[in-house]
Amino acid sequence: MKAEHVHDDLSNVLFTKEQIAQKVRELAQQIDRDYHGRDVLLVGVLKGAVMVMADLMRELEGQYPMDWMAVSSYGSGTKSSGVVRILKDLDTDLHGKDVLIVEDVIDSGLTLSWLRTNLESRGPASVEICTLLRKPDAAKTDIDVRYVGWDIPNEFVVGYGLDFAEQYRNLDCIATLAPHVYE
Ligand SMILES: O=P(O)(O)OC[C@H]1O[C@H](OP(=O)(O)OP(=O)(O)O)[C@H](O)[C@@H]1O
Ligand code: HPA
Ligand SMILES: [Mg+2]
Repeated sequence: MKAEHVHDDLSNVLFTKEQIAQKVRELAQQIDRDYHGRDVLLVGVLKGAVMVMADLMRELEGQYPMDWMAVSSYGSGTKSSGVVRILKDLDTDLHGKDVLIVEDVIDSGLTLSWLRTNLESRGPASVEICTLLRKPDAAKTDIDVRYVGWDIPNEFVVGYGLDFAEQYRNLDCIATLAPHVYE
C-alpha cells in the first residue's frame, strides 16, 4: 500500500520505500562483515519485524537461519504496557549460537531489554540487536544496540511492518500518524 491510499491518516512520511531499501542494504553489509563464518541465528520479533527481516534476509550474502518469537507489549494502543508476554517461542536451541535479534523499532526499550535477558539465559555465544528504528527520547531503559537504521523523534510511526491497532502494516513507507487517527 502506498502513502497516497491513506493520505488523510498520515501527517508526515519519514522514510520512503527507496530510502528503507537502501538502509536495509547497508545493515546487511555490516552484518555480513561482522558475522562471516559464525554460527548465527536471526531472531525476528513478530509481527512488526516481518518486513525488515524479509528484506534483510534477501540482502545478506551469507547463510542465515532464522526463527521467530511473538511477544506483545502494546496491544491495540500507542503506549507500551511494560508487561511483555511470549505469544510464540523459538523452535531453535540457542546453545553456542550467535543470536541477532531483528526488530522494527525500539521505543521505550522495554520489549528488547526483556527479550535480550530472556535469550541470554538460554546459553547462546552472544546476543546482539539490529533495529531499523530507535527513539532515543522515549528510552526507559538503556540497551546496547549493535545495528540501528535510524534514530527518530518520539512520535508514533506506522508502515513497513509497524502498526496502529493492526492497521498500516502494509504501507510501503514509514510515516507519522495524524493525531485524529488515535486521539
Ligand atoms: O521498545 P518498546 O516500547 O517495548 O516497543 C517496541 C516493540 O513494540 C512493538 O511491538 P508490539 O508489541 O506492538 O507488537 P507487534 O510487533 O505485533 O506490533 C515493536 O514491534 C517492538 O517489538
Ligand atoms: O511508533 C510505533 N509505531 C508502531 N508500533 C510501535 N511499537 C512501539 N513503538 C511503535
Ligand atoms: Mg504493534
